[in-house]
Amino acid sequence: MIEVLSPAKINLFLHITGRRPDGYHTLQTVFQLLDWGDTMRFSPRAEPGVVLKHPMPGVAESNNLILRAAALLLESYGGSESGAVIDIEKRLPMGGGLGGGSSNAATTLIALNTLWNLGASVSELAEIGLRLGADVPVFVRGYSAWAEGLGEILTPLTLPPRWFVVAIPKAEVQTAEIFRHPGLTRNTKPITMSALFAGQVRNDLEPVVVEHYSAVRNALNWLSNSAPAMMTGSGACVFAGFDSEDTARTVALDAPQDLRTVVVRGINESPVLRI
Ligand SMILES: C[C@](O)(CO)[C@H](O)COP(=O)(O)OP(=O)(O)OC[C@H]1O[C@@H](n2ccc(N)nc2=O)[C@H](O)[C@@H]1O
Ligand SMILES: Nc1ncnc2c1ncn2[C@@H]1O[C@H](COP(=O)(O)OP(=O)(O)OP(=O)(O)O)[C@@H](O)[C@H]1O
Repeated sequence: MIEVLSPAKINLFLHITGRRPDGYHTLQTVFQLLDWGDTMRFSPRAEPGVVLKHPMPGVAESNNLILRAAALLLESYGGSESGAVIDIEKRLPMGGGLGGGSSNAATTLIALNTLWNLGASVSELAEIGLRLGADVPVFVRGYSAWAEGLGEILTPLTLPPRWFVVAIPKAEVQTAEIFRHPGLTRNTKPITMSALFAGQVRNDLEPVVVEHYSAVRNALNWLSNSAPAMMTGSGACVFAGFDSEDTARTVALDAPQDLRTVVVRGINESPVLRI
């Protein structure tokens, strides 16, 4: 049995630099992995086929990125006799911009590759991952990273130790809806990695989400009182970074009653690298 934490990410900034003819957007971002995620367990199964031990509320099996990842892996590398049972303790909110579904897909690709001894390389798994979603490759490679393209051109980064307050507004934002919004900024001038820490950065998706989701707006207003706060991915979660755990916890304690928060640590390497 393989048991591993399928981690969350936050986007420390996110610039949209263009739109491709196929409608997808090119971006620049920094993915910061977190020591917070879903626990996943992979066990061999005597019969062929991959099954989830428990249904996942709100996600149809045909849509579930875990099963879709397993099916793509089998299609490309597997034998018809491969079988597995997958169990997941879901902690990451859906539609939160934390990449939970993408992380689960990546963890599945890596764990089943090992469980079934398929011998696919990390690059091959990242390529399969990109077919499932733009956020999957970073979780397959398993390093906090500077990213370009759709998020699949990755340069690992060693980020300074930091604690984050992540606030989870009661809203589920559809990524596609935000990317298709006419008011979205799509022409941010590309920056260089060396200019990153000196320059002004932001999340280009944030203004569109803030305009339509008051829960996200309120969360940002609250957290901005304590530290520079930003939305992650296409929302709904927002975060702020702190040098000390104590400061982060003090800020989180002050959250409005209807706003859930977690205090989590940034990590440079994903637990999936230890599979
Ligand atoms: C916002 C981010 O989370 C930042 O890390 C990602 O760019 C989104 O990654 P994701 O959730 O894996 O998104 P996907 O499942 O690949 O895409 C969902 C939808 O968002 C739009 N989309 C997504 C990524 C991208 N670079 N350009 C887009 O226009 C497309 O309409 C796509 O159909
Ligand atoms: N295993 C899964 N876990 C979570 N969501 C899943 C899963 N499989 C499919 N989904 C679908 O994917 C959608 C997005 O979920 P996810 O948790 O990845 O959101 P997100 O954090 O906004 O992602 P991103 O940061 O990549 O935009 C969900 O609304 C759900 O319908």
